[in-house]
Formats: sequence, C-alpha cells, structure tokens
Amino acid sequence: MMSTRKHTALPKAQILVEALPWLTRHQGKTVVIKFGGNAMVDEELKAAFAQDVVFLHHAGLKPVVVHGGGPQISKALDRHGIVSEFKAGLRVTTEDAMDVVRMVLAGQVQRELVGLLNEHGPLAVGLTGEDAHTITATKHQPRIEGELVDIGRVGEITEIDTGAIEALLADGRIPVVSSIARSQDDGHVYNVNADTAAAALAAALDAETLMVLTDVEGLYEDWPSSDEVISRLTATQLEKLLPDLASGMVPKMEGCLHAVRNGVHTARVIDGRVQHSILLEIFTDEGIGTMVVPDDLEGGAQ
Ligand SMILES: Nc1ncnc2c1ncn2[C@@H]1O[C@H](COP(=O)(O)OP(=O)(O)O)[C@@H](O)[C@H]1O
Ligand SMILES: CC(=O)N[C@@H](CCC(=O)OP(=O)(O)O)C(=O)O
Repeated sequence: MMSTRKHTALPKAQILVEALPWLTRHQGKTVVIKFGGNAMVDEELKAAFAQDVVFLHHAGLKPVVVHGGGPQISKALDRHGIVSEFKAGLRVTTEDAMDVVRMVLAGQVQRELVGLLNEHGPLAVGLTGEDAHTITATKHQPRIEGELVDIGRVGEITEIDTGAIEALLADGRIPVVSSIARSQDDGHVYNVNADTAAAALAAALDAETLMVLTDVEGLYEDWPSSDEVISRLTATQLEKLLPDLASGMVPKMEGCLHAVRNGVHTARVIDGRVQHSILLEIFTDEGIGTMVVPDDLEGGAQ
C-alpha cells in the first residue's frame, strides 16, 4: 500500500523539481501576457488561463495581463448595426463604434477576466490605458499603397506611464489592462490593437518576457501553404519576414520586434488553444511556440 502511494507521488515531485531552474530564473521578473480574442471564447481555456496566471504570481513572478476582444467587439457592433471593417489589420473605429469598443473591453471582457482571476483570491485589478495616463495615444493614420488612410479613433501609442501598474505589482496584485488609450489630442479615447499595447507595456515595464497567446501554434514559416512553426528567430530575422506577413500576425510580430529591441529578453507567440500553454512555455525545456530574441542573445536566451 505504502509503496503504491510512493510510486504515484514520485513523478509529481519530479515534475515540480524540473521546474526549479525556471522558478529560480524567473523569480521577481515581470511577464506581460496578451490574452487574445480567439483563445478567449472557450470557457475551459479561460479558466485554465486564470489558473496559470495565478500560478505564476504565487511562483514569484509578476504577471501583467493585457487583453484583446476582437471577436467580442465584432459581435457587439453587429448587434448595434455597425459594420466591422478592418484596414491594415486595424478596426476602422467611428465615434459610435468607439463607445461599443470601450463598453465591451472595459465593461465585459476585462470584468470577466478579473472575476476569473479573483476566484483564486483578492489578486486582479482591472484598468484601461486611460487610468492614471497608463497609455497615451495620438491619431493613427496607416499608409496603404502610399496613401494616408483615415480609420477613425484608432490610436498610435506615444507614451506609457507605468506608475499605476508598478504600484499594483508592488502591492502583490495582478493588473489586467484593456487596450484603450487616453488621447493626447482631445478629451476622447482611442482604440489600440491589444498586441501593440501589450508590447509597448512590456518594453516600458522592462519586462523579462512578452507572451502573446493566439489561435495558431506560432509563427508559420510559409503561411498559409505550410504549418511548419518557426520555433526561434532573432530580431533581424523577424524584421526581414515582416513585410510578407498577413493579417492578425502583423501587429503580433511587430509587437514582438518592438519588445526585444527595447529591452525585453524574449517575446513569444504561443498557442492559446492549448490548455496551460503559459506554464508549458515558462516552466519546461521545450518551448511550444515561436520565440523572438534580441540579436545579441542569439543562441543564449531561454
Ligand atoms: N505567418 C503566419 N503564421 C501564423 N498565422 C498567421 C500568419 N500570417 C497570418 N496568420 C493569421 O493570423 C491569425 C492570428 O491573428 P488574430 O486572428 O488577430 O489573433 P488573436 O485573435 O489571437 O489576436 C491566425 O489565425 C492566422 O490566420
Ligand atoms: C485598433 C484595433 O483593431 N483594435 C482592436 C482591439 C481589440 C484587440 O486587439 O483584440 P484581439 O487581440 O482579440 O484581436 C479591435 O477593435 O478589435
């Protein structure tokens, strides 16, 4: 009887011990995690995500959650009879659409994530980029085929104030940030792509890691014709690939590049459809997605 119990208990101890080098390495480090709209539509995945983030917190890391909500926004706009249109990968956001975006991100998606995290204790505090000047933006006008295009209230980040987030982290909380910015131009707000917001926050917070959860395994080498995932690439290698990337991958990979060029040690795109993908990525040998490293760390960082 006794030996059977030992038999089943030992592998559990081994798993915990395997995590020891990673626990040591990541102790006290800030990890910015972007939780994407598509991984966010499944109840079990959402609950597993909350468990992982709380686990990181209790393991001595400082997780900061930045969330998207593209599918949820599209649904709500539809209900309001507003057509969703994307240009250069960004949602064309009229004044009316902006009200809906803000309502969905800050009033629904963020509240739900805060609720899931707080099932584990008084940990999560939600805010948007508007709070305490966390994210400031100006009007973003992308260039499409050489022409500047007006896409409404979409913001380009000009400044990050990390004060509120750092105060929350120092108080042992888990900040949950919605990607809405205060405007430096007028009294209104801007809609910011959540990948871009997460990358800017990771750089400003001097985070060790930016982790972007999405609905594919990682960056595919030759999408859509192949599903070979690139497991690791340097900033310069990524920069060369950027012009060939399509749709949703563009802000993610631009964000990863921005992060590693501005002091973040590794930026990773991982599969949010896999339960506990965050723990697998942080605490095991085999990373499961795509890892971007600064040029001078080639071959070094894990
Ligand atoms: N090279 C690529 N590798 C992987 N996915 C790609 C690539 N290029 C474009 N994509 C598309 O980008 C999508 C992810 O972006 P998006 O739908 O905006 O994710 P999220 O909702 O998680 O923010 C993938 O589902 C895929 O359709
Ligand atoms: C300007 C812009 O496109 N903003 C995004 C913000 C939400 C987001 O980025 O959500 P995902 O990460 O789930 O795609 C939008 O309106 O959909």
